[in-house]
Amino acid sequence: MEKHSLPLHLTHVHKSSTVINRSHALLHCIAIAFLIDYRVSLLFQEPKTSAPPLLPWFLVFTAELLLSFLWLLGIAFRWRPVSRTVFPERLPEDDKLPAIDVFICTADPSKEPTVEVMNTVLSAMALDYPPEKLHVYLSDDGGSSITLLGMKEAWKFARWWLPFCKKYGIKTICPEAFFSCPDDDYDDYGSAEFTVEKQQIETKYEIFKEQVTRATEKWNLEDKSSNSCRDHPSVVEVIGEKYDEKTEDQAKMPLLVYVAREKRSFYSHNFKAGALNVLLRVSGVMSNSPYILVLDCDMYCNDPTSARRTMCFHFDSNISPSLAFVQFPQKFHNISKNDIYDSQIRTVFASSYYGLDGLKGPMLSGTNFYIKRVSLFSLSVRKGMDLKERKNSCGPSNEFRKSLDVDYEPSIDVSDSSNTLMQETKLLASCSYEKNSKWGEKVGFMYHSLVEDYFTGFTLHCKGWRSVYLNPERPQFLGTSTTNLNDLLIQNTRWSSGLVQVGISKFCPFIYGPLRMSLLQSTAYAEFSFFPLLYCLSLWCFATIPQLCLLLGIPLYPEASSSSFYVFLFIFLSAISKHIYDVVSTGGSIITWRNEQRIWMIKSVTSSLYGSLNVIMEKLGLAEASFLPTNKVADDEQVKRYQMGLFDFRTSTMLLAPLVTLVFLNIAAFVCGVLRMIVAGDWETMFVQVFLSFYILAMNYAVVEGMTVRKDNGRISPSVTLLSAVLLVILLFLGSITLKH
Ligand SMILES: O=c1ccn([C@@H]2O[C@H](COP(=O)(O)OP(=O)(O)O[C@H]3O[C@H](CO)[C@@H](O)[C@H](O)[C@H]3O)[C@@H](O)[C@H]2O)c(=O)[nH]1
Ligand SMILES: [Mn+2]
Repeated sequence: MEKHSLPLHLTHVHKSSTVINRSHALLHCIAIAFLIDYRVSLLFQEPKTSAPPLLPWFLVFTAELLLSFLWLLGIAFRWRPVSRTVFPERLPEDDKLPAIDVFICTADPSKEPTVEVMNTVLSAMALDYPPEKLHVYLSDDGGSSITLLGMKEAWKFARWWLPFCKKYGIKTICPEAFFSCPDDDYDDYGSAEFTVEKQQIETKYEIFKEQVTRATEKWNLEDKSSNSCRDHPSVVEVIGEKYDEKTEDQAKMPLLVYVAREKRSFYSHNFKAGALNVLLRVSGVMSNSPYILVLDCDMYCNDPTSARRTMCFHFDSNISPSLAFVQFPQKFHNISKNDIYDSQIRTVFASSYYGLDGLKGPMLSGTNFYIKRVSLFSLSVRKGMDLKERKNSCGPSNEFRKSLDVDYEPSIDVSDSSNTLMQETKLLASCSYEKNSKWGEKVGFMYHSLVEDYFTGFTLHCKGWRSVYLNPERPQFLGTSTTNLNDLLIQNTRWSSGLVQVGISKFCPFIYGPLRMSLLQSTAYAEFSFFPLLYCLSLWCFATIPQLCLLLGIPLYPEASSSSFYVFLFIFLSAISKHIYDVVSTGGSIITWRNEQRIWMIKSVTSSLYGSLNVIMEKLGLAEASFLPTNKVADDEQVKRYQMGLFDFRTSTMLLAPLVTLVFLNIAAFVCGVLRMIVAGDWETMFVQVFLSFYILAMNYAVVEGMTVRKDNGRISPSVTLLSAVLLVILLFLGSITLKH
């Protein structure tokens, strides 16, 4: 059969999940209707004395409505899951493949070790793609000499590493990963030649690492404290030998470029989105590839084939014209078996994204995606490229504006840094370049939110672009995730802020979405932008109101023998069993389910709270958004605890105290409730409230343990426990004066 008559990719609809999900949604909806009926009729019930006081009734009902609402929005993720298979071997010959620019961002060498960043760079250079069509750009927001030096050393090592990977068809193209688990899948290479060569390369790798480490030590002593990261001119440097000197071997290396955009303390830099936009411009005049792979510096390529896999979609004329990006999942190399903090964000990548792919494609998730350059410039799929508009909005560089023409060929001589075009790149990387332009607003990656990925993807989908989710069995990219409570909560606070920023702005997916995309797709976006705020409000209510009422002797739920009780029982069991089903059917266990429930509760009452508060403060002009990069330097003790499945509670009091206070309250309510049941012999009136406390405590037993039996230094410190006890007294006092009436 002819090569091009075979499909390049196939889509599989998950039929059984679709049926199960939709039937469950129907049942659950009916149960929620019964619940609403029960709550509303309480209000009109005679005699009035048997109804609960108004305030707790209102709060608990609101919490129930919010949770149900979020659950309703979440149906979008389960409506029509699909997955995809690709056949890269059916692609046309190499000379027909389009060029790719790779963008890698780094920000701070003290949090993002240079050796790790260089491993990401090296793995990207080693992708299985014609090297003359591959251009790797590193954006260094730290503007640090150590990163530049690292690049130069990495280039030298790449001259050995790339031919080696190619010769033996190495799959683990990230050197650190390759050398740390050598027997991976290389039994074919038992040959003496391979072993010898591998040894040689390993020695070279060790030398490379040592050079960088030694330079880092020096840098730590000398330059680290300087203010240069916030105040320096732009630097654009092509790494490697001059092109005219290249030998046969060097000709086979991809272009490697170091970019540190200009930084001045009085300019806002728009964090990662700002860095990506600089790379868009600089690469525009240097290589101007039609496709771009974006990588975080903590996310290396774990397989050489992702680029060719992606091209299976871009070569399909049915899907290609409206396809903006192909998203791969974020997977991590440092996840333990137990993953107590759900560091892998399992649900999103193992389930939700398949559902979104059945609508118009997954959201953008910051890294591991191949995006079409024009999608970041054109107004919409339908309108096509509106050249005039783009020219007005792209800033002062003529050369860059020319680069937006379809037939533009970058004529830059990258070997000559005095060249005027190289000077142009410095202008393109300057901090005043975007003044009076539409960068970050209409052009490039969007600024409006701290989750620039989510928001950029949202605007693309609004313009009619679609995306595709590709999750091959072998992870194509592997990253470093946050594996301790402190980093996790800080990261989640940032994400919550970013999402809420979108939710409560003019881009609110409920308002901005439905006119521009399908209802299901906008509800999916809405679920994301509202879950931090709504989970925070509802879980705070569920963790305090029934418990305070229990202590005050106010029943909030139907008696365990009444028929309405079964409505609550059904909703509880239905929600939990569906979650268990989802977890188990995607390869998780009951422990995974427990971990997910627990971390959901913990995040909702802490980081979601602070993230949402940040946005409100920002709106009031009391705070400023900031992007604290996560810490990628592993602390041995923390790693050990994470591996053992033991919580490490060394985080700020601000994050911990609310959590501990809530656990205290639930202990008090549970003990008091059980005593009341025994003494009064009445097991029915308060059953739901006692059970709720029990469930919360059972799920969060790790916190109870951290407060009481643990003696190691990862426990909850007595000072936090003491402060929480004081907060508990205040909470009890407030409850007793407000809830009774
Ligand atoms: O001012 C900045 C801040 C960060 N970064 C880079 O952005 C990337 C992501 O930062 P990281 O600290 O790793 O944050 P994470 O929370 O792990 O990142 C997730 O969340 C971000 C949005 O908050 C997305 O951009 C990322 O792709 C996504 O992986 C890293 O390469 C950083 O070097 C910059 O280039 N400039
Ligand atoms: Mn990261």
